[in-house]
Amino acid sequence: MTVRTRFAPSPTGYLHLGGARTALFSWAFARHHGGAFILRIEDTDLERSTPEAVQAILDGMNWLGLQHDEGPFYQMKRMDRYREVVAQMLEAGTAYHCYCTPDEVEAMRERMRAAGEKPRYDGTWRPEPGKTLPSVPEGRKPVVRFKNPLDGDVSWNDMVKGTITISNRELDDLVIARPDGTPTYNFCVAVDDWDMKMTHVIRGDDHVNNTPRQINILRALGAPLPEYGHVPMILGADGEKLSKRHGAVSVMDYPAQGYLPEAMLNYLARLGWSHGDDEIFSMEQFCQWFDVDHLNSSPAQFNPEKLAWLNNHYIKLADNVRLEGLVRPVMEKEGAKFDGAPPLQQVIALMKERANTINELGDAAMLFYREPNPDPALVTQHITDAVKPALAQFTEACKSIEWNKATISATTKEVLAAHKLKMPQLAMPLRLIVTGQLQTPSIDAVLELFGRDTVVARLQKFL
Ligand SMILES: Nc1ncnc2c1ncn2[C@@H]1O[C@H](COP(=O)(O)OP(=O)(O)OP(=O)(O)O)[C@@H](O)[C@H]1O
Repeated sequence: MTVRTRFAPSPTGYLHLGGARTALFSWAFARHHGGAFILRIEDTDLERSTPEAVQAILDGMNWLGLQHDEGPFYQMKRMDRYREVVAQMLEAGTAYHCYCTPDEVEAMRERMRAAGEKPRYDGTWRPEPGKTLPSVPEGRKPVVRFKNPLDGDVSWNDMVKGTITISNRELDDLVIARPDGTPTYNFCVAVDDWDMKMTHVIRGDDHVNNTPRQINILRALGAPLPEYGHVPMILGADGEKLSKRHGAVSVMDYPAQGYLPEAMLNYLARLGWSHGDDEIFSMEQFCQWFDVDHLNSSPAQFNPEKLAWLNNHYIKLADNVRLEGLVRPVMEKEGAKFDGAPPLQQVIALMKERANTINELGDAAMLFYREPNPDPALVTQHITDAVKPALAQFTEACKSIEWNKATISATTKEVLAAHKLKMPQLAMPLRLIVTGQLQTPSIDAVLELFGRDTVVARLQKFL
């Protein structure tokens, strides 16, 4: 059997981290078993679905590299097929027309609530052997209801949660088609999973309640049942389930903030799944390791600090040519002047150690690409009369020394010794004058990168 899994979002908003993590598990399961991963867009909620949301989902999946092997299939394009299956079920007697109005259904539910019973459809139009049905009200369009078994249980061995059993008494005769013929959610999902030959349905555990309904429909259709695995939810920092309605952040906000896809994937993979103490691994490794046995059964909370830590790790690993491509647009927006300034890749090599995001890296690198404009208060504080002769001597020395980190460092030390100063007394003024700020990587490395001409010119201008 070839494993076939799917991700089936509704395009009612962007893809958020919760959905993306669930998609990742479904994708990895297929990859682990050499199977196929299918993307299905569940766009039947016409009021909330938009083409922009479809695009946002595709963009998110694409950025993460969660390539689908088949699809995207759109439910709205499968309406004829759903109608065909409804007709077959009516024919087979596994579904029936119900002419109750919504008000009548509500009234029957109200009666049951008042009698202390669970509110449900009372079966008025459910055909049974020997039962006489009411006469069809003139001009009224019926809904189609699924003839759910009355007795017994629906039970499945959930890949994540173990055996789950729901009594059929808990399940109503579900409406599968509305009066205008449009099919409803659980019915479409069951038909799709059947037609698309799903072997493993891996989805969020917000769907557990849908599963017994879908299983009953599949059984009525004589369709094979997939295995089901319901993975725990990702919760936001506030402990609420991440959801579009709850204002969760789009996956695509992360590249905009300067996160690398491999960092996000690694982070998401560990969100609710573990492989011993392994924290850092490639997707290739993840697909080899991934199994449902090591999924946590409780929800996982999104932790931005851990994501930032992983992003820093992958930035440090990333090739500087690639980083330049990502950083340059960020810096251009900030007005960086690249002409005559140090090569960006060398600056990146110096600065990436401490950057948690590409945007942070761009901000930090800006010190090489704008005119220094030190805060006058800091200048007064750090560049005292006692320091100025040392600065003058350092400037003179800079004109003739060999220009590299080692000689710059040695020269600094000589000047310090000659003027009986401590390192920060010279380094801070140098930072302020050359870069305009006090926080920089080691001063010798920074000066080396700026180049002799810029360093000497800035020092002379100041002095
Ligand atoms: N917070 C979450 N954590 C983990 N999985 C999630 C989360 N939210 C949704 N999913 C899963 O993502 C898949 C796609 O879900 P869907 O497109 O309906 O997103 P949604 O955020 O639940 O939508 P809505 O915001 O409208 O409730 C489903 O398998 C769903 O279970």
